[in-house]
Amino acid sequence: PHPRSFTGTSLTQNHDEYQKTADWLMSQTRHRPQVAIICGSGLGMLADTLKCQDTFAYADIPGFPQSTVQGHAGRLVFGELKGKSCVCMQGRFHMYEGHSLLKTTFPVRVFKLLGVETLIVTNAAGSLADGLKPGDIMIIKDHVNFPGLVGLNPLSGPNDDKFGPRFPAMSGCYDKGLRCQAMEIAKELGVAGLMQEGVYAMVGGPNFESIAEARLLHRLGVDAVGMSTAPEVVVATHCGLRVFGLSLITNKDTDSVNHEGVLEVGRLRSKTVQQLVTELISRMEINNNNTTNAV
Ligand SMILES: O=P(O)(O)O[C@@H]1C[C@H](O)[C@@H](CO)O1
Ligand SMILES: Nc1nc2[nH]cnc2c(=O)[nH]1
Repeated sequence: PHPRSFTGTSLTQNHDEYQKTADWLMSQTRHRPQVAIICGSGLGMLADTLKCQDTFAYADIPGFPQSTVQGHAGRLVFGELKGKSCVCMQGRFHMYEGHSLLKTTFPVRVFKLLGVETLIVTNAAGSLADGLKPGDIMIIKDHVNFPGLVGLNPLSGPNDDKFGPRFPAMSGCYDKGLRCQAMEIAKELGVAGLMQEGVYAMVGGPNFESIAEARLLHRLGVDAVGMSTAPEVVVATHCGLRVFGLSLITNKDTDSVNHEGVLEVGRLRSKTVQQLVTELISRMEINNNNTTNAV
């Protein structure tokens, strides 16, 4: 399809295509992940903490889209973190790259088929709130899915009942228990001063906001704005995954923002984000018994 036709095409994806990718991955790794992590811009180092890694380039995974954005390596990393089996996306897919929304969220349904129970999403975002400055970390308590509000939704098209209902609720889609646990961890790590909860809004990108757009979003109650995450969370919630989300604030409004600066703040805060996520995974309750299979 024409790369610009992503809004109107690919409204269906056969269930077998997700299953084929999941089956292929299960044939290539002995890990059976319980937790999946999607790394935002400049936050790919989260994968480095995984032990006993099995790594796959997206290009080698049947059915996987390709990453095209600098700072998104394009690798899927399986491994163990504090006794939990995890899979980490070093690089995500964005609507502005020309992927259909079904493609941007394809890995989430594959994770579900792998047995994942909890999805952790991270992103880089611009602050619109007075109290949030570059380097701060926002626990996402809710989102505004601007593309979704006008019908650009990965759940558009025939519903796949095997994954979830036609009309899923999105209230409470960012798990309250995990949000509280993360704040407790931040206190223990001595980084509570960097952290607060807020509302993330996804816009289409790839341009950053004009001054008037940033002002509008602020008035609408948005604390941080970015170009991803919401479709992944919609699809995850649809198929029953528990979700936790973090935004690393990389810039304030649109003040001289650029992608290099975004990646730079990611590097600066990588250690803190890594510690928070590692500790959260270490403490989280997991109901399923997915684990790494001894070979
Ligand atoms: O993947 P995320 O949402 O972290 O990426 C943000 C939004 C754009 O892709 C990019 C802009 O610098 O960072
Ligand atoms: N839309 C948007 N995405 C971002 N990603 C990092 N910073 C920003 C921002 O200011 N706006």
